Amino acid sequence: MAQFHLKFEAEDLAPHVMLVGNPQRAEQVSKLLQGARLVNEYRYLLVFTGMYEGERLSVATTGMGAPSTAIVVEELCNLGARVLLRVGSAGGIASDVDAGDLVVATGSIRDDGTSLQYLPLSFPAVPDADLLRVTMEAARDVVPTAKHGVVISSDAFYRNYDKDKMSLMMQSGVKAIEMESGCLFIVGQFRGVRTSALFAVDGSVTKDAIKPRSAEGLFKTAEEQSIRIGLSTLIRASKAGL
Ligand SMILES: O=P(O)(O)O[C@H]1O[C@H](CO)[C@@H](O)[C@H]1O
Ligand SMILES: O=c1cc[nH]c(=O)[nH]1
Repeated sequence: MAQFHLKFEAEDLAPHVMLVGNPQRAEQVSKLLQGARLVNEYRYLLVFTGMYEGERLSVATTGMGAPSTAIVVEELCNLGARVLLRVGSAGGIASDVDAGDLVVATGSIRDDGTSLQYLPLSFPAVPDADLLRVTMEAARDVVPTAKHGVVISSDAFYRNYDKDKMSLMMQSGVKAIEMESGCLFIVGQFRGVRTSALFAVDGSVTKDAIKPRSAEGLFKTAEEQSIRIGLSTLIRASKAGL
């Protein structure tokens, strides 16, 4: 049944869905799908469904931040989604992560408000173990140097951690910061669907300004790679019966 924000029917959605924050990224992905059909435009939460390497896939826009992501994830679950893979952008934190890198999340620090309304903070925000393995394999096939680790998922794009807290994060190997994976993992756990997330890095928040202009070219290349990895992950997951 059509939902409040995703105004299409269950038959218009594939069970394997790529999630992107930016609607322009959804359009970019749709160009790689055969016979892509735009099934939602409402609120610019673009959703496309089409074929890729013989499998039916969808790509859906979450918008920015946890509240919007939770709405989209809930409604996708109501419409029959089983596997949700976020392909997003993130800022680097660890000294070995910089613009142009790819990072796969092995867990997320829950610095959002929305996920607390689902499960207590003591509940870990982690991807599905099987889907994480497939995501890592697909990532390494495209970019052998792809990194993995814990990321921060924060509500406040313009509020950086103070120096001491950021040093602690760096010392502890935290890789990157973004805004949706923690909520995705928690809502996915709550709804009983498989989730995972990977990111193209658009700068280093511990070294440079956020999203430096000079890094746009490196980011674009990484974003294209992340999309290819995302599609390959969903295909592999579908073929493996996930
Ligand atoms: O590029 P997307 O997927 O939107 O992800 C990142 O970019 C946005 C901030 O610019 C936030 O949504 C953040 O998580
Ligand atoms: O949340 C985000 C996303 C991309 N880059 C950042 O620096 N932060």
